[in-house]
Amino acid sequence: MLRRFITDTGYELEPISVAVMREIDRLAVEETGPNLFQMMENAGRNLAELTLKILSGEWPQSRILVLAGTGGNGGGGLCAGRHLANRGIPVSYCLTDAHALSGVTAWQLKLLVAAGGQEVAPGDPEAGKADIILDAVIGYSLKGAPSGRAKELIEWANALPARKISLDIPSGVDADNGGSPGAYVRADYTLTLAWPKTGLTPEKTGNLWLGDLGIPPSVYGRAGLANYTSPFNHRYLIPLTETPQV
Ligand SMILES: NC(=O)C1=CN([C@@H]2O[C@H](COP(=O)(O)OP(=O)(O)OC[C@H]3O[C@@H](n4cnc5c(N)ncnc54)[C@H](OP(=O)(O)O)[C@@H]3O)[C@@H](O)[C@H]2O)[C@@H](O)CC1
Ligand SMILES: [K+]
Repeated sequence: MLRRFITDTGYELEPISVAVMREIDRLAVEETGPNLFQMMENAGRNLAELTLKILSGEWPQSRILVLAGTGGNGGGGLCAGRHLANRGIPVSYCLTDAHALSGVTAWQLKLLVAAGGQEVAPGDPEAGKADIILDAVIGYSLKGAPSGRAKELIEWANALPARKISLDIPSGVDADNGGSPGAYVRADYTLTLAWPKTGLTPEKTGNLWLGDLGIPPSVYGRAGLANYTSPFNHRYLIPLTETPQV
């Protein structure tokens, strides 16, 4: 069944597989740029902007909890947390493994700490009062049913009343087929990056948004996404809905 997404300006997007998304990321990181630091910063900045949009006038009184894995997804969540902490919003964070962060993700953590981010343990009652949870535990590199600390954070998030915003894909959901081998985050919103993936199903993503990573159009074509033109126009964040099935 051919699934398509449409923007609020009528631009239709056919979702891509994780393999094509990885190739887009690889070509950008290894050849054209943006490099991984820049891509993660763009991802996190878009996530911070979407969070502020969702909180609207409540943002100055809001509390944020960032749940971060050790990979690229985690880095984007920590980056968003820093942008929010920079504005004086109390931001707490919980990591799946503080000792196994990738270099770029560790750099984003350093920035969040410099901006006043507070580390909390899973289940921390104060952190549990957050108004928004940024779900950056696992992105498109999910390998089987979430286990260990990742599973613990997913289940903690699902038990909390806060609205959940998932980065790229709700943690625990397979970005190719939309399945969930085990626990997964019940997202209220998902900010997917660069281009929608085939595993994004509305019942799991909640309100879906697309964020611009600043990747040159030629890269999409080289990775197999023919006739790419930017869907963003004058914006960096655009809402996506699934086109009705004909
Ligand atoms: N790469 C790029 O160019 C760009 C990437 N970007 C972003 O990064 C994402 C891809 O990043 P990625 O490939 O680093 O992996 P990612 O999705 O963060 O997952 C790894 C983490 O998940 C964990 N984990 C996995 N399965 C698990 C399980 N079953 N049970 C438990 N844990 C499990 C795994 O733990 P580990 O296996 O290491 O113990 C590790 O912590 C992508 O979705 C996008 O958001 C963008 O910013 C643009 C540029
Ligand atoms: K995620």
